[in-house]
Formats: sequence, C-alpha cells, structure tokens
Amino acid sequence: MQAFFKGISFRLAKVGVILAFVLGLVMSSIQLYLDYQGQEEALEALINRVIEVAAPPAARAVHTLDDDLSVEVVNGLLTYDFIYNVSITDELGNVLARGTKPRKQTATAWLTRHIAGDSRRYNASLSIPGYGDTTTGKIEFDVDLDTALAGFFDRSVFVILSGFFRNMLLVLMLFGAFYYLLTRPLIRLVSEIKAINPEHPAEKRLTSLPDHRTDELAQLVTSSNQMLNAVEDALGRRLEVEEELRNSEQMVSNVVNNLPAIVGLLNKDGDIKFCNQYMAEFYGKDVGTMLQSNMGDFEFVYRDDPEIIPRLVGRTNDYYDQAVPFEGYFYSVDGKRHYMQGNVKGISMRGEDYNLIVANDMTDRKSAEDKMEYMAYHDALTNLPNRLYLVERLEHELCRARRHNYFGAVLFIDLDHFKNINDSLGHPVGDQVLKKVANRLTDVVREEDLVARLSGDEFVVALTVLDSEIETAALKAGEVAEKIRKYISEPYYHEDMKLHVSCSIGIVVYSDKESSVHELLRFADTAMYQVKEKGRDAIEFFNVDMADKVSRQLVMEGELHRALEDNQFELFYQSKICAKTDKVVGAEALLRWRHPERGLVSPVEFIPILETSGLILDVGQWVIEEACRQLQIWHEMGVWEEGMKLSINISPRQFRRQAFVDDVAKILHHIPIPEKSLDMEITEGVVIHNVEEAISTLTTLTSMGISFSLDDFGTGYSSISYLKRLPVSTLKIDRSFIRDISYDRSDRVLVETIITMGRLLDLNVIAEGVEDKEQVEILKGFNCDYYQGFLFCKPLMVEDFQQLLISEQKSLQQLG
Ligand SMILES: Nc1nc2c(ncn2[C@@H]2O[C@H](COP(=O)(O)O[C@H]3[C@@H](O)[C@H](n4cnc5c(=O)[nH]c(N)nc54)O[C@@H]3COP(=O)(O)O)[C@@H](O)[C@H]2O)c(=O)[nH]1
Repeated sequence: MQAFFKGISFRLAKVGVILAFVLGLVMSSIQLYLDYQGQEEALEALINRVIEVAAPPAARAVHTLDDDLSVEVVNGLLTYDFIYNVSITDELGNVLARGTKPRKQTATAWLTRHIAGDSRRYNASLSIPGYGDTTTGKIEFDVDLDTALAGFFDRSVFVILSGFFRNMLLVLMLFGAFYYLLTRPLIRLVSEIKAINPEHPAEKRLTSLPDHRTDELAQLVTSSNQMLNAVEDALGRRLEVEEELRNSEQMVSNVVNNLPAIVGLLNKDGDIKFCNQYMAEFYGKDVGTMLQSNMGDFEFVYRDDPEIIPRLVGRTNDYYDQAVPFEGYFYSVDGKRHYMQGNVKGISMRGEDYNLIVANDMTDRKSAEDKMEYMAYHDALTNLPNRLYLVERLEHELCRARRHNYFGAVLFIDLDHFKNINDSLGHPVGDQVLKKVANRLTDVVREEDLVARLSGDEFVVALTVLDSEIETAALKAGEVAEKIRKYISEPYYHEDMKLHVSCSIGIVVYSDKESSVHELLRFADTAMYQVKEKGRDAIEFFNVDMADKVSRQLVMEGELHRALEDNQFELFYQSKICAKTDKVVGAEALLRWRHPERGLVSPVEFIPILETSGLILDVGQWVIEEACRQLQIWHEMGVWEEGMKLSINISPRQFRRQAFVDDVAKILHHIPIPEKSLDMEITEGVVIHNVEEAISTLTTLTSMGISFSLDDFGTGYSSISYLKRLPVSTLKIDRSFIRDISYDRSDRVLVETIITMGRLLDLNVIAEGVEDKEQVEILKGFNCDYYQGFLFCKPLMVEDFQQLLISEQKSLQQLG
C-alpha cells in the first residue's frame, strides 16, 4: 500500500487531480461569470419588458385616478415571482396602489447577497401619450434577486458538478493508463534491476516489454542492457586489471621481501610505515611489530653512530631530488656487526613526506676491500708495510719533520748473502728467516718508527723524530742501526740448525735538504751498497761522495730519457763461434749509448740506471725491434745464413712485464725474420723469481720460434731441478769462470761440469769472455759447443759486423 502511494501513477494522479481541480475551478469560474453576465442582461431585459407592459395601464390609472386599475396593475406585477413589492404613486407622491408578497426563502440567498445584493429597486415615470413630457406619477417595484438568479444557480451547480466528475473521470482514466503503460513496466524493470547480480551484471539482462517495443521504456531496456553489457565488460576488464594488479603487487612484495637488502619507509618522525622481511629479521622483529615501531626504538642497531637516524630522517627536504648515500657499521639483533651501504630518499605520498631507506650488507665486500687495501700496503710474507706504505708514510713524516724542525733517519737494510740460505736450504727456510728478521726489526724500534719490507731481503726502518740537532739525530740513528745490525746477526734456529745472517745498513738523516722520499731511499740504498762494497756486515752513513754518485746517476737518468728520443742508442754485434769449426754461427746484439759529449758509454754504467728508472722497458723494446730489423736486412742481403742465431739480452724487469709476450709478438708480426733466428739471453734471476710464470712465458715465446739462453750461468742458483723444466736451449758460462780457466783448476772443473751437465740435459753450451787460444783449446777439450770473446772479435758496429759477415761468407764460398 505504501508502495502504491509512492508510485508514479498515484503521484501523477494526484497531480492530475490538483490540476483538474484548479483547471475546472478556473474554467467553471469563467463560465459562471459569463453565465451571470447573461443572467443579469436577461433580467434587465425582462424588467424593461415588464415596465413596458405595466407602465401604460398604470399611467391611465393615475391619470384617471382609477384605483382598481392601479390595484390590477400592482397585482399583475406581483405575479412575477421575482417581484415582491410594487407601488404606484401620483405626481404628488400619493400612493394609489401598493402590493407586496412574501419572499422565498432559499439556500442560495446568502450567495446572491454576496454576488448581486439582496434586492434591486426599479421605477418608471408614468406619462400619458399626447400630454407632452408631463409625468403623472410613477411606478416602483423591488426585485428579489435571489429568485431572479435562481436559474443561474441551478446551472452553476450543474456546471461545477459535471466539471468535477468529468475531471475525476479523466484523472482515473489517466491513472489507469499511467499504471498500465508506465508504472507496471517500471515496477517490473525495478524488480529485474534489483535482481541483477552485481558481480555479473550481464548474466540476467532486462526482459523486453512487448507493449513498449519502440517507446522510451523499450529504449530504456535496450540501453540498460547495453549498459549492463558494458558494465559486465568493464567489470571483467577491471577484474583482469585487479588480478594483474594483485599479481604484480604480490610480485613486488615477493621481490621486496626476498631482497637481500633492507627496504624501509619512515615518516618524518621515524615511525616505520613499511619494512621488508630482511629488515624485520635484521631488527629481530616480525613485520607487523616493526610497523608499530619507531626507528629510534632500536638503539642497539646504531650503537656505533647513535645520531644516524635523526640525521637521515630529519633531512627530508634536502633529499627530495636525489638520494643521500650513507654507510657505516650497524648491529643486527644477533649482535653481529654489519657494514651497511645505502641511500635515503625523500618521497611524497598522499600529501605526506616519507623517507625511503634501502641498504645493502656490504660486510664481506668491505672486509675484502679492507683486506685488499691491507695487502696493497703490506708484504704478504712478513705482514710488514710494503714500499707503497713506506713511501706514503715517509712523505708524511718528511713534512712533519720540516714543519717542526727536527730530524729523523731512514735505514736501508739488506741481508748479506741471503740467497745462500735460499739456495742451500730452500725458499721455505729463507721465508722463515725473513719473518724472524722482520720480528726482530719490529722489536728493536720504537712504536712510532716504521719497519717496512721493500723486496726480497731488503728492509727499511724509518726512525721518526730523532732530535732537533742533526748531529744528535745522526748519533741516535747510528746507535739504533748498530743495535739492529747486532740483533739481526744473532743466530737463527731452524730445526737443529743454527743459521747466521748479517746485514748491511745504509743510513740517511732527513730533513735538512729538500730531498724527496725517493731520493732519501736512494741515498740510504747507496750508503748500503757502500757497506756491501767494503765487505758487508756494517753500517754506513750516506755522505757527500755518495751524494755525488747519486746526483751523477740522476743526471744520467735525465740524459737517458732524452737518449731514446734522440736516437742515441745503437746496437753492436759480437760473433758467436762454433768450437768445432771455428765458424761464425751467430752474434750477440749489445746495447751502446753514443753520448753527444762523452762518446760511447758502457752498458755497465747505464743499464742499472735504465733498470731502476724503468726506462729499460722502452729501451729493451727498442733493442728487440732494432735487432729484428737488422736481422731482416742481413737475411735479405743473404749474409745471414740459415741456422745462425742473433741473441739479444732481456732484462728481468722487461721479461716479467705482463705485456712482454704481446709486445714481442707484435714486433715479429711487423718485422718478418728468418725462422728460428732469434735467441733471447735471460739470467737465472729472471726465472727464479717466479718459476711457473717464467716457464709459461718461455713456452709461449718458444712456440713463436724464439730460443733462450741462460746468461751468466754458474753465478746464480744453477739448480738442476728447475733447469730440467725450463724450455731453454743454451747455457752461457759466465766469463768470470773462463777468465782464469787456464790456471785455476776449480774454474776448469766447474766449466767442465757445466758443459757435461748441459750435454746430459740436451742443452748447448757457450762460453763467453774467451780472450786467448789456450782458453779455446781447453773448452774444445771439454767438448764445449760454442764460444764468444775478444779472441775472435770485440763487439762491432753494425757496418763492421756486416763486413765480417760478408768476408766470412766469402771465405766459406772459397772453401766450398
Ligand atoms: N738488458 C740488456 N743488457 C744488455 C744489453 N746490452 C748489453 N747488456 C748487458 O750489459 C752488460 C755489459 O755489456 P757489454 O759492455 O756490452 O759487455 C759485453 C761484452 O762486451 C763483454 N765481453 C764479450 N767478450 C768479452 C771478453 O772476451 N772479455 C771481456 N772482458 N768482456 C767480454 O761481455 C758482455 C756480454 O755479456 P753477456 O750479456 O753476459 O753475454 C752485460 O751484462 C750485458 O748483458 C741489452 O741490450 N739489454
């Protein structure tokens, strides 16, 4: 019922009723008004006719004073039901006749009074025709308007009632029509719409309305169904998007939670708004608890830097544009110390400012880096600081000494004949001794002093802050050096063996002059060499003579730099002779420096400087190139016979260079030389430094057709064990053994042993420094393969040696 009264039909009917009523009222009022006007006009016309009829007899009655006629006229007028009072008077106002009758009592009297009044009086002057305008009297009568308008009221009632019923009927019909045409289908649509499944709106579509196939409701149904389809599609797409979003959210959450890094989101107060699993585990809480916490609740984490959180969180505005990196040590809940590296970035979300923190545990990398840094600055065997550390520290100490006007000293310590221990007892024992030496050095100096190992058996002690007087400082340095020397000389014990190691110490006091660290080390080194030259096991201060020597070396170093640029280097060639045939079987290329003022400078003088300055790398490369170029020329000239070899000297530093093999390969690629015509002379020291690496380099170069000779053989380690493994083809007996071979029996035995050993190892043997025939005969007697020396020829300039080759070839041709 409630629904009925709220329904559209009822509301339309209600509006219809009101409209019909108002409209009916207005129309009826207009109609009644017009009707009333007509009624008034009709009444006036009737009154005029009544007067027209009654006036003549009334005038005759007055004129004739005929009372009966007057009465008759009066009564005649009273017959009209709406006239209730009539009087006829003469010209003097005397009443001739008067008549009244009672008025009808009707229900409409009150309404008539309101509309037209209660009654209306009419009069007419009475005159006799033929008497001019002279009036004889007058007739008056009163009209009861209620009676006069009774017809009007009757019609009005009819009009109003019929209008009302007509309207009511119309409204009822409209209501019915609305209900059947609109409300009922709408109710059905509403119930169908209510039955729509919001999850699948297109599942139950609205049924079409047979009576409304083309009207608005049908369009509404069609449009609604289209809308349901569209909603269903949109819903489907939304579900797909939601599914994708859920998946991607799940993926992001999985990724973030499985990230081996801390990911956290804090608000400006440090409250944790997001944290991943890793962060929760690091802080020892579950994620839920973390989200109820503030970063400040975990002081144990930041105990190394308690201010870090306020520092990072409080700076939001500073780092909206870019992330602010941070790093440091943090403690996880299990008490472990982690080196974390991360970034904080300010971000804005939904009008709030946050700090996004991402941090990685770099503990392993940091410790590896620390270790690498330690290794870069320390010697692996003794754990002492290495050259790099020493140089940096000394630079610092030098500045300090100059600033505060005091003196310190650098002690360059080299163990005497240390290689004997390595050679005789092996490197592991040598290493043990070096470690003990390192410990003794560390024990003997003050904590503020520095002990470093430079290389092999070379150590440096830096004595910082000795005295403000140079003499006192030198005295103290001497005392410490002496103490070190004695302490180092005390015996070392290895298993049952008692080992003795002495040392040579060179001392330089700093910092009266503007010497650099490298110069100081060189000075101390020079002083140490002075000790060696004088017989070892002593200390020596760097002095003026030594300074001169050093400065000469420095000058030479500068000149050597220019020498390469100015093409001052050239190669001399010295023949190598076959001991059986006395014929030239090859040559050794020997470097010469043609100094613009000093003329030819011996390599003995400048090669060590090339070595220490590193220039040997460039110069050595030039030697290989130059030798190959010359070899190519001689080969093209036809003076370089097949099987002949040209030897070049390779310095240890050159050989050990990483790019050595590649550099040689490049040269051979550019300068084609006869096959197997190049020989490289290396010393045993080159090999012993790192046997495996040396074997690898030798093997690679051998595969390129290069052969190798072990130079200065006999002066070094000469261990058969590694000799067997080395891909060398020739042993070159040092000239120091050849020099006295004629009269020194032990040299003879040694040379014979080397030759025999060479034969057993399937190696060629060449003797160098052969200066007389006796030496050649002895060597021939030992079945030595080749010899080289001043006896045959000295090292010759290229043109001279070329001439030698040509004449050698000619004599061979003559013989042939
Ligand atoms: N890394 C390089 N080192 C080189 C190069 N060129 C030479 N050197 C080395 O310099 C050292 C001195 O060489 P040098 O003064 O040329 O002396 C050589 C010969 O002249 C000398 N020799 C030859 N025969 C005799 C002799 O009968 N008596 C005598 N007193 N000396 C003689 O021997 C030197 C050759 O020695 P070695 O190389 O061991 O065969 C020297 O160590 C050279 O190696 C270079 O380009 N790079």
